[in-house]
Amino acid sequence: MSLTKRVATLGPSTDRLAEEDFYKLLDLVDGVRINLAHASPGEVERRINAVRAYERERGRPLAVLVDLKGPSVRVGKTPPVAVEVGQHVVFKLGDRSDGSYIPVPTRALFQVVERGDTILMLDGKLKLRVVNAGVDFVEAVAESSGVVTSGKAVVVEGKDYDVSPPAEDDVEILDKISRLKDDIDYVSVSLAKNCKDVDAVRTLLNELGFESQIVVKIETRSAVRNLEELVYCGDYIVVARGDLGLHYGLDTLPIVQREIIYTSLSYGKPVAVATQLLDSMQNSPTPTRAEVNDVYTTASMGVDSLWLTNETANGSYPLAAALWLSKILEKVEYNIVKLPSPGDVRDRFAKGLVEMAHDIGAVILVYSMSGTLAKRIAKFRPLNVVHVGTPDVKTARILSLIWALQPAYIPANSYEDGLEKLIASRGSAPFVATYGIRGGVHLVKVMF
Ligand SMILES: Nc1ncnc2c1ncn2[C@@H]1O[C@H](COP(=O)(O)OP(=O)(O)O)[C@@H](O)[C@H]1O
Ligand SMILES: C=C(OP(=O)(O)O)C(=O)O
Ligand SMILES: [K+]
Ligand SMILES: [Mg+2]
Repeated sequence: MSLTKRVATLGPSTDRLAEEDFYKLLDLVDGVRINLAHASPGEVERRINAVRAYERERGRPLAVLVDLKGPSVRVGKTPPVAVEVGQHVVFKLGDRSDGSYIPVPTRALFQVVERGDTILMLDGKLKLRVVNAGVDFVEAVAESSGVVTSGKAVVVEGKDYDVSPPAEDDVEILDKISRLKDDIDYVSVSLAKNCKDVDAVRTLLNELGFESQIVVKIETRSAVRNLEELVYCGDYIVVARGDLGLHYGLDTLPIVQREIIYTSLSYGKPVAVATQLLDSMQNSPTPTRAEVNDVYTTASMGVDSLWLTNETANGSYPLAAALWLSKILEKVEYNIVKLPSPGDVRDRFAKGLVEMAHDIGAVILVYSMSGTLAKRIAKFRPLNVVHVGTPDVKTARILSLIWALQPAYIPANSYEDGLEKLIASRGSAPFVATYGIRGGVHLVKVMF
């Protein structure tokens, strides 16, 4: 059982799996991601229902994370536009085109782009140099090739658009899926620059009645500049390597990735790494040596979770990708170089518990109503599985994406009762068991 948690982005490829294979894929993850940039409300509902049906059958909580499109600039409606090296390409302000030019419905692109800029698309595979730019058009020359389809993101290298989340599309789709809010455990904010952006999304979610955790994707230069602030205001941090790799040169990406991981670990904030983990598996049943090593090395730093994106959303081998991620994680030797310093007495209790369990080679059992104590324990990076009993299934789902925590839904009418049930269900010695502080007393049961 890996301490590092696994997330698969759902999409057309997972939709095509027979139920048996879809369940095999879900057996290999701790949560699923639905990218609202590529899903209709109907698809969101169907995918969530399928995951909840799996949960009922397997009796195993899974986190559901929806990923906001964000204020990205995207191609409007167009037939696929095949772009060859050296080709002159025209972008025009507009909702749709016949394929003779690339339509972009939002002014934000034309406001920032200048002659000499580089436009990046398809996660950087398509690169175009701007030779002329106007208020509602851009002329560029392709320096690489690719096929541009509707909805693909358009990025100007090194520049952030002057727009902030929540985008109009975000408000619209969140409103349309708000009846599913109780089944949405995490909402990830794309292209946030600062905590003002995050708070704006939080306010919108509150207005719509969502109680979801907020995931902050670090994917722009502004976000990296405001990293500490964002680590503070987000419930979970993600190194979003897709867009990050467009806003920073790829040679800078490993440095930025480590800065985000170390800052999150130091503040005890859950952190994930997403995108291109096993990217070649979009078209291959096995990963490259470099990808296996990237997954191993990144996991060894102690991130809470790793996210498969295109590999499972629209790759040809979604199940194989999930299998390989698990196979690699099973073997990881952790080398965690950053840990938070304990804050208040509850932190010191949690830290002490982790150290004692480690010293006596015991498993930790925690009964945690809200999951707060369980998260406190996880941030000190126990190197053994932590079994968490909780009477709230939503807490169980949220904890599924946190380091080392194995949540179980255990209804109980008191902390004492809950802890006894957890011990009865898991109690192979040695273990340290606690429900934290009650009436001023921190109770720990140690069983050899
Ligand atoms: N058809 C799809 N269904 C679900 N998710 C998708 C689909 N296509 C791409 N994605 C997801 O969206 C992300 C990249 O797409 P996006 O952010 O829209 O940028 P772009 O598609 O322009 O590269 C990846 O995380 C990928 O997993
Ligand atoms: C996860 C990311 O965001 P998206 O794939 O939605 O662009 C990313 O950019 O890596
Ligand atoms: K997105
Ligand atoms: Mg992104």
